[in-house]
Amino acid sequence: MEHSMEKERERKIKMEEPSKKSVPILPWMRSPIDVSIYEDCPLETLPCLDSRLKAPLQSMGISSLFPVQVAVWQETVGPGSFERDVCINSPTGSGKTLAYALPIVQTLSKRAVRCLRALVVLPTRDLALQVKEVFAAIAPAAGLSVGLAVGQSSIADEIAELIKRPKLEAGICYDPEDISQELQSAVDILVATPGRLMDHINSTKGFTLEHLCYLVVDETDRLLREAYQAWLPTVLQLTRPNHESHFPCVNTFLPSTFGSLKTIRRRGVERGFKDKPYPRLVKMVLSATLTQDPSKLAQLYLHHPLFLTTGESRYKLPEKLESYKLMCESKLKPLYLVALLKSLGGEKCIVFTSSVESTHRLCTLLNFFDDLKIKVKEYSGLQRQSVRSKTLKAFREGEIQVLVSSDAMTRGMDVEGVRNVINYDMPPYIKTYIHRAGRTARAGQTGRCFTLLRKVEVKRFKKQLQKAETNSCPVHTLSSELIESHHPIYLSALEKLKDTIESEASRKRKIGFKYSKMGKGK
Ligand SMILES: Nc1ncnc2c1ncn2[C@@H]1O[C@H](COP(=O)(O)OP(=O)(O)OP(=O)(O)O)[C@@H](O)[C@H]1O
Repeated sequence: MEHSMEKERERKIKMEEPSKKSVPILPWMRSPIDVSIYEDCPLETLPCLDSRLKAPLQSMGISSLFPVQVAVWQETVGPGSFERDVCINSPTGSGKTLAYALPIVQTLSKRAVRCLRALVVLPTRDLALQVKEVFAAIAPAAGLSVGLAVGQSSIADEIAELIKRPKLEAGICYDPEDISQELQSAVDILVATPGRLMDHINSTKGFTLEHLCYLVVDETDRLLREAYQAWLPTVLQLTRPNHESHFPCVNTFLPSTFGSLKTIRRRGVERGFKDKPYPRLVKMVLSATLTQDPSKLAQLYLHHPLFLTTGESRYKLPEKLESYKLMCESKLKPLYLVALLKSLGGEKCIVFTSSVESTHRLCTLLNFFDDLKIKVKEYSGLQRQSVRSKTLKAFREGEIQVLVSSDAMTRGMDVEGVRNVINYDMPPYIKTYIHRAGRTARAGQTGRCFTLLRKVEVKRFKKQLQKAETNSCPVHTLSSELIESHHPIYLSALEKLKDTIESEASRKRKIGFKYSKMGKGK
């Protein structure tokens, strides 16, 4: 039974994942710029770099730019002059965030008046917070202000951060009904998640994308997979010249006092812009596993896109990543995991499971192993944002050594010092493997990824890794004494887990019952 299910799954995956040899359908994807021909470039020799940006970069520990950053710099600030939209497919941890953040900050540093000119969209709050930190580290040195729209604070607080009300001058009387006329953006750059972005587009007075020059779609394949209230067509519509907006309320609030500040998009005759709006909205799209699906990429309306990728293979793992497999019986998986964690001696580690439920169960179980002496916490989409943020902070600071996580939350997560990633459940796709494993071996560091495998999964896992041109995945063995030594605790931990899960379920039932009674009483 299990075997036939595996076969069915394998068949499905084959259908969903094109082989690594597949040639991209889109012509512009067939002649990419290979980022690996570039070398690190010290800040001192980086052409055109605004001298004000050197100090903040150095205090971030950056003394030279990584290859992908040099390549993007060439195509944006350098001779490429942002003439083409840029699509970047570069491994996890290769520095994609700074690859777009630095050119945007550098270019906007010459702006005369403040208005919202760059929008960066990310799929999750945690990622948006992380990216905002990068902008916030460099932008103020160039006199630029960065905002965040993720729904972390109340919408009123967010509006107060994003929209500035000019001080009333003595003797001038404003019509309070017409206050929208006086609203201005308080930020030059906005980092947002799609949902909150749409809230501001639809209802925040004074929020306008009229002056937008740069749109970054980070983790593109993830963002294009879900419509998120049609955020992309909406943004593109609102940044088109003389758009006839779907959103009358947005038109109503376009601040007429901006007059001279307006980014007037007109039909261009400049090179490459014939009959296209100019200045056009420059788009930068990025991922470690960029989609090659023409219908998905078509949604972005890219302008003469330039494809930057690393090497020939579509999927690439970080150079200093070591992959290992650990053979184990299904029933004893937790025991193998405990032995592995113990052998890693408290090094920072992320354990991936296949779902939020198994994340919760596994984390609860691990915490019953008193002799593990490692702080283990759960990190999943089931938790409240505040809980997740607290956990992430403690993990960053080293108070927690092991995070047990589901996939949804981990794309792009950048935590220093993660030495190991463990796939407790085998990743279903090579893309998943890449994003999970990519939490380690970042920024040229070394790292290890262990995958716990049942016999029946071995063949499929091998095929999966071949898609990333990786044949090297030796078996990692653990001493049987080490595994056996945890067996008695394992049995009692399983009992405790059963009790905990039952009492959690009955608590949930009671709460549900209480609410249904309250509903009836209304
Ligand atoms: N030029 C640089 N010098 C030193 N460290 C850098 C440099 N650029 C980026 N880093 C560091 O490398 C790490 C990875 O960067 P970043 O998060 O941008 O990677 P990424 O390519 O976006 O990865 P992912 O695909 O997983 O999102 C970060 O900790 C960042 O601070």
